[in-house]
Amino acid sequence: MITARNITKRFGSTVALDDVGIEIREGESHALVGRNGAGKSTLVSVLTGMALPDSGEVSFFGEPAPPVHDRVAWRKHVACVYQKSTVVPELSVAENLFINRQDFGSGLISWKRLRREARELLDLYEVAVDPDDKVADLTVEQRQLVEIARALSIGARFVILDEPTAQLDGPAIERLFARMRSLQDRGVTFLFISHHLQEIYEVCQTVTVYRDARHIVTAPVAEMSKPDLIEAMTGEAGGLNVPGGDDRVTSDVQVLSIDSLSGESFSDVSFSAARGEVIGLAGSASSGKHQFAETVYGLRRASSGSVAVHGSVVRNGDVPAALRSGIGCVPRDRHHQGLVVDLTIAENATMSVQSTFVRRSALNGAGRTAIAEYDIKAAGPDQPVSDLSGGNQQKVVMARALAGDPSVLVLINPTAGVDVKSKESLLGVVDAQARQGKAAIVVSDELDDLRVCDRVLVMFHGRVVREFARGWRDQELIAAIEGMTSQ
Ligand SMILES: Nc1ncnc2c1ncn2[C@@H]1O[C@H](COP(=O)(O)OP(=O)(O)OP(=O)(O)O)[C@@H](O)[C@H]1O
Repeated sequence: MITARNITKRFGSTVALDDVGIEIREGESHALVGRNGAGKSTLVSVLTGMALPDSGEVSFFGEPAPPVHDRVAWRKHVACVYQKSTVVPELSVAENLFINRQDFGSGLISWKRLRREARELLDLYEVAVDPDDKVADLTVEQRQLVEIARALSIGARFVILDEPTAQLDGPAIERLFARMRSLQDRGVTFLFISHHLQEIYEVCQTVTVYRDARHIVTAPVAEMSKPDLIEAMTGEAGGLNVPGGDDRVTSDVQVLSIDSLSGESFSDVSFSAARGEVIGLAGSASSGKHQFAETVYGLRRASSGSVAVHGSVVRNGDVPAALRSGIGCVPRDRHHQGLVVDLTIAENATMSVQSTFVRRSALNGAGRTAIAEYDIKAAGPDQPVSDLSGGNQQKVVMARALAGDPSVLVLINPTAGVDVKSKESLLGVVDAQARQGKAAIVVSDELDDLRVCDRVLVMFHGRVVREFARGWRDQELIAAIEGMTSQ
């Protein structure tokens, strides 16, 4: 259905794709995997006509792809649901579905017809939202479905999903996969990008691996074991070694005390964390865990209760005060809260301590240290963060969280978008920080992230309902996250 051959794409001195290809057969779900910076998103830009390769060609059913400026023709062939949504939040579902094609021939918008056609489209693809709903009020899952329905209604039968599960909770991921399978039965073809390798085995038939801008292998998923896949991605045999931290010693000295904290979507949460202790916080999208964590680092105001670091109460709803008290954070949304993308790696990585630097050379020195310490794939410390791949941007956010040597870390989805190997090193950083005496809260449903924790608290409907000591079984934790109380 889609063939790309001999594609090379450079950005200045960076070679993002080096003579690569891909062939995707009609009706399959084809996975594209590779480490951060391997060139996946660049290939997506080429396959969607958003970027012109320096050399090579793309064809659809053997016909050369349309010229880059002919957006209408490209949209009929291919659509992409990006991690960062492309819907307009202030418009309704119906307006978004027919954006730029709301003229049904008369030169005027017929709102009645727009709504009716939107209703039909939503029914056809079984998307349970109202055409009049404002998109800003939809969940991430609903927004993705609106984007998929929009793509299919334009005529595209090839849909690229770029890390679609990164912001979804477990049940929503299962629903997305069920929908992918049923659309596949109706002739839709998918290119699926994910750093969660398990998902590839669940939903794809073929997998292509890129490494350092090169094509390494394409094979049926059934013939590619997980260790082989990781070896193809990393170029090294030996699998993964996520630190368990079970030999870490925690002291009796309390660093963080949370006392009956209540706020939007959560209530009466109390716990404390000692020096060297890592506490996991799990729960579904509606559990209130994100709102709770954002309240701890001052982004949201608590309605009652308190947060104290080393016995001093932190001013409520005040991020700079939280920073001064020694709380470092990795926020939930790296695009909007984590980075200033036009600033450099060095500027972003040191943002929380920038007043410490007088000389540019010292700032760039700190940037170089961050690049080495967090394994950031970049040309140098003065490269703007906007040039980095998604996973490498996430590593810059982690560097910033730790720059001021905080006593407490609040890390929300710290390994989101990070490749398997880099995940190992980021979790290694969390473990090492704890060994140096910091206390950390890791908010995540990723079991690998939670394995580094000394204990895991599970929230459900705004309250902590279970606590698991080290050694929990995956199934019991997942059951608790989903609200099943059976032991
Ligand atoms: N606009 C740009 N300017 C300069 N360099 C770029 C630009 N876009 C991408 N790159 C570089 O090209 C390389 C490939 O990046 P790409 O975003 O395709 O990686 P990726 O495989 O999608 O990674 P991730 O898993 O982290 O999303 C990286 O080294 C990146 O820094």
